[in-house]
Amino acid sequence: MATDPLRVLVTGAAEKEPVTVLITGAAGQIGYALVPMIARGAMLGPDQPIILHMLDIEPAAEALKGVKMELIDAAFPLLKGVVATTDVVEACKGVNVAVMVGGFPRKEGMERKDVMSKNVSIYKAQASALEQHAAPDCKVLVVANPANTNALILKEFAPSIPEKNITCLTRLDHNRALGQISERLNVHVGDVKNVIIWGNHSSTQYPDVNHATVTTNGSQKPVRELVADDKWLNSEFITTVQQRGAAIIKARKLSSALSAASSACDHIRDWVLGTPKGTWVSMGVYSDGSYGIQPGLIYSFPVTCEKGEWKIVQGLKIDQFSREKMDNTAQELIEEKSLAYSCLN
Ligand SMILES: NC(=O)C1=CN([C@@H]2O[C@H](COP(=O)(O)OP(=O)(O)OC[C@H]3O[C@@H](n4cnc5c(N)ncnc54)[C@H](O)[C@@H]3O)[C@@H](O)[C@H]2O)C=CC1
Ligand SMILES: O=C([O-])CC(=O)C(=O)O
Repeated sequence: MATDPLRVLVTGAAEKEPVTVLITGAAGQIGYALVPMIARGAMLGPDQPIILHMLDIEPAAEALKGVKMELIDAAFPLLKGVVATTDVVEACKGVNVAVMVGGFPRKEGMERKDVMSKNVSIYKAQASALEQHAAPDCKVLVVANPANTNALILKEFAPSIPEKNITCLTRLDHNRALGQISERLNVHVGDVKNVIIWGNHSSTQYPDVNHATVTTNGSQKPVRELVADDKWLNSEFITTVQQRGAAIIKARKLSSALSAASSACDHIRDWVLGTPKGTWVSMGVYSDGSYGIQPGLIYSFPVTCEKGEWKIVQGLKIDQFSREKMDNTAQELIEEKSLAYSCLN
């Protein structure tokens, strides 16, 4: 017999132990959108109590205090505790899930290397704090740019955190690709699935629809067949997804925040609670050499998740067009990796 969720609510099932979630950069715009989503259960489920640890830096300490005040004022039933701090050790203590949003943004006149250098030192320090103070099976999601390379640095400097626990966000790009197909075909976004984002969370990423489908009248049809316009799929669709972040900045004069926060919730939710049967999602994960991608990069792959573990989807056919684009974005990650290492010296 199916469980009646209302009955469970009314009778009050045994409450779960709280999960401690760290958000770095919590006083920033993604942080502000993300904390209420987590506190409402969008990340770990509607019956999962949460303790939030929010970290930011000294100049943002007052704003962070304000976010904590608002969390108290919102009286979220799932929220069992809030720590707002500028102390990285206090922030990392006992953390089960770490969402790394804090970072140094590029400013006018700064070279790519200057930004990389700042972020490398932030991620190196935070890696050590996580390694020493977080729960041993802590799951880490890096959102801050350059997301793949920040995640790689974090992995390098937290060697006792299993490498499979360190990931970066490309789910926003994945969701953007679903959104573009849904708009083009005038179907609901929930009926589109199995797009893939390969590679870097940057404009070299490769949004691939070759295995994507749309469910119509109970049956699944390939996106390519329904769109029936390879020229659009191989050019405008790809550049629209690659450049969506820049388009949002142009429109809002600020970078995407609500969609980034929502996608971060999707990423962790699917990782922890599992992907639906027959559906994969995109996650930036440590490459094991699948699809000929050099091991030792954090690269976005199609993955399925079960029991808190992700697995790269294997055996997908890759044509010449895709191969070139997958290698091109891998090459950019190799260059970012060597730039990051040069900043460490
Ligand atoms: N992977 C993805 O899909 C996306 C990534 N991003 C990236 O996410 C990051 C955050 O974006 P926003 O929230 O819009 O930026 P923001 O500038 O509004 O917030 C960043 C926050 O990080 C804090 N911060 C800086 N250094 C820190 C440190 N060492 N420890 C803790 N906190 C620190 C800042 O004080 C600030 O409050 C940026 O790097 C942005 O490029 C943004 C959108 C999508
Ligand atoms: O483009 C940016 O700076 C922000 C970002 O990563 C995105 O929106 O995908």
